[in-house]
Amino acid sequence: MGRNNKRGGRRGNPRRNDVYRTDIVDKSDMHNVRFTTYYQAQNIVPADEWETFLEALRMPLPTTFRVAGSRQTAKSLNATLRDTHVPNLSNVVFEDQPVSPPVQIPWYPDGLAWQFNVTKKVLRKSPEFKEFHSFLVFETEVGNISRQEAVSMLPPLFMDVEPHHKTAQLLESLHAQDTLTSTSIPSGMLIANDSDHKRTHLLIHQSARLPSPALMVTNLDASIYPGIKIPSSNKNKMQPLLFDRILCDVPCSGDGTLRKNLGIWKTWQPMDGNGLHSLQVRILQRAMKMLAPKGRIVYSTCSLNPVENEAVIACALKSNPDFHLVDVSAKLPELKRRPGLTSWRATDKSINTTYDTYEMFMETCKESDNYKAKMTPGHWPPEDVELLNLPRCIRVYPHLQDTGGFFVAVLERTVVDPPEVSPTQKKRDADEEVIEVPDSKRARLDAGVEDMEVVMANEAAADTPPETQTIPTMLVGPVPKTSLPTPKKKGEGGGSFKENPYTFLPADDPTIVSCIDRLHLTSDFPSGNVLVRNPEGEAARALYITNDLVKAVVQHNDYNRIRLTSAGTKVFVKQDAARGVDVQFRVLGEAVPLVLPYLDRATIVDSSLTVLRILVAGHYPLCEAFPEPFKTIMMGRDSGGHIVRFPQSQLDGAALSHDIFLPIWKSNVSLTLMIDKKAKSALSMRVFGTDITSPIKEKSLVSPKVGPAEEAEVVEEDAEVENTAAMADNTVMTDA
Ligand SMILES: C[S@@+](CC[C@H](N)C(=O)[O-])C[C@H]1O[C@@H](n2cnc3c(N)ncnc32)[C@H](O)[C@@H]1O
Repeated sequence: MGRNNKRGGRRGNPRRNDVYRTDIVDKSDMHNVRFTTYYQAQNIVPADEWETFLEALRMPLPTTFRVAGSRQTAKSLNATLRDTHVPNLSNVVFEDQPVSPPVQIPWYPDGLAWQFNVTKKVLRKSPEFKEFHSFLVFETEVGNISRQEAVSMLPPLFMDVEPHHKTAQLLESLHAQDTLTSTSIPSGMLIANDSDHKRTHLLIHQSARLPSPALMVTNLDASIYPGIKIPSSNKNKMQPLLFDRILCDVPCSGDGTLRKNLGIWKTWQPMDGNGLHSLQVRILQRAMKMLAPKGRIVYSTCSLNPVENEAVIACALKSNPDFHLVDVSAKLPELKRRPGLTSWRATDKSINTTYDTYEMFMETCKESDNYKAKMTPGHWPPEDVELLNLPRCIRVYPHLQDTGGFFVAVLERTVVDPPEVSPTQKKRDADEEVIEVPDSKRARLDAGVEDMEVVMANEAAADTPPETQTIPTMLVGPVPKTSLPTPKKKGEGGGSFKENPYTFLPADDPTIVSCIDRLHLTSDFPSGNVLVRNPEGEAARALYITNDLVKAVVQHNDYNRIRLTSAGTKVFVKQDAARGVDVQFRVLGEAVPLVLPYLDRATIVDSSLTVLRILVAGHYPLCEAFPEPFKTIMMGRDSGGHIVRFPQSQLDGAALSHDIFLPIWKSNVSLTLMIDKKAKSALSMRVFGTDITSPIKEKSLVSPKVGPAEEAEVVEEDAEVENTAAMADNTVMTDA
């Protein structure tokens, strides 16, 4: 985050930031006396390492990325990287200098994270790296690769959400899709929160690459995150939703990102962190209140400053003595790290680092010092600091493994044997826990929802009796004081909130029934979990799907109060078709894996690499142009949406490493591959080794007469969000 609370550092005027671009800034400008005086006094690294640490901070950061997406795609893409791209890049010599190929980041599970360190010139001019760069760009655009700072990949790994893998990383771990048989709708739920409205929309845009019925996005001040209620197993009663995992990736000063945010060299001063300490403590304390009994909190910053790190942990532990720091020294053994600090000294702009205590500091402060109010006793170590196990926190420094600076702490509630409680007290406690809902106000519940209990932590799953339903619930983001949010500034988790309502359609709504019929969905398709988002609550253009838990949250909480920006994922979109063809809904390209387990297998059309080549190369190839038997099968099919299977195969240098399923649209005489242009190009590069798609004016793609009119909407929406993304990318490399 940076001063503007974005990881990756300060935002500010882009032209001003240009002054600090690594390729223009001279190393001699990478100095800040306040920074060096402050951090040397904190002894964050041993004295004999100081220069090495400082020198590493002045080096450009390697490019790092993570192979993302569902497990099978990730595995096969990683194999392509390792077996094709790395060998191609292994003997590259540029301007008489050898250039190293990408290498796997040693501590990342399954070798799915990579780094390389080449200049922009090499990327642009070396033919091998140029090709590799195109591959990265395409795969990033479709979401199979996530460009992310290495240290930013750490927090989810300490969440212990299986199988492994910030928001996208966690979402991936909730899903176990890919095959026709596995469930595509996890029962758990992930809520991603950010007080910045634009950031929530960026997040929604990015998560469209891994569409999930289990994802909700809220736009709240995490330090006052409101209670969310869900139905309890006791009919007519509600219970507070508690989370099994909470990631507090809090706003921080971001000085761990100095290697890429060179402006910090010029502006750094201790009040950057001092001013955020109290908010960070409140966010962590609120998370502690919302954690399920066997839950786990991961607190992280990209700051080196103990005031934003150990001091926050110490304050939160002191106010919540039922929590402790977890010893995670055995986790990610290849990650080089240093223990959390047990002594530090807070100071102000004076950089006088001799204030041993808050009291000493206040004594020397002038009445007029307006920053005085920002300092609290909690900025300094508590007297009993030794009891808090702060060395269990993790500090990552740039010189250890060529990364940014980072801080992670893992917290859990200490499990104590419950004291004997009398039946009368038990009843009183239970009555205090649940919120009575009068029958008149209670929406109709699904049977499944009524039986639901939020019980688990993945790690604790082993202790969970097999018959107990385990529903992982996670809250990601900087998370709540005890009072409800008081509206604050517009766009900062307060003020006006204008989102369309969330209306669940009855399972027998004619549009849903028609989707089920036309798309040949099986009877177990969760048709009761389909919602629409427009003021009229009608099935107008897009249908979204949620899982039971997300549905329960949406139905039992005022979406305005929890500032709900997104729930579930778009699954069907209206397709205005050619003359003579009924208007109907089709499966959104990204949602195919989600729908796949509910498709009548017999209706999936089998095809081949030759068919794929024709579909990828042309816009509306005629049915006639396809080889048999595909041609005859498709000519016999109704106009509308169909799902085609392209089996694992090789042909004339083209290769599909595993079966893929894609949506096509049949008009009167032609077929169209219903994935967007970027996804088509990425697919083409992956399968045919080159982009064989034809250039097209977006306009013709969206003609209401000939085909995918819905794409018009999607293309426009995407263009808008992409502008936001591009804007944000100047300052943030996000993985959310
Ligand atoms: C380090 S960034 C989180 C990055 C995110 N986890 C990701 O991977 O992209 C911190 C975020 O906190 C948000 N933020 C700042 N103050 C907040 C608050 N009081 N409540 C919630 N979010 C806040 C900022 O908008 C920023 O996006």
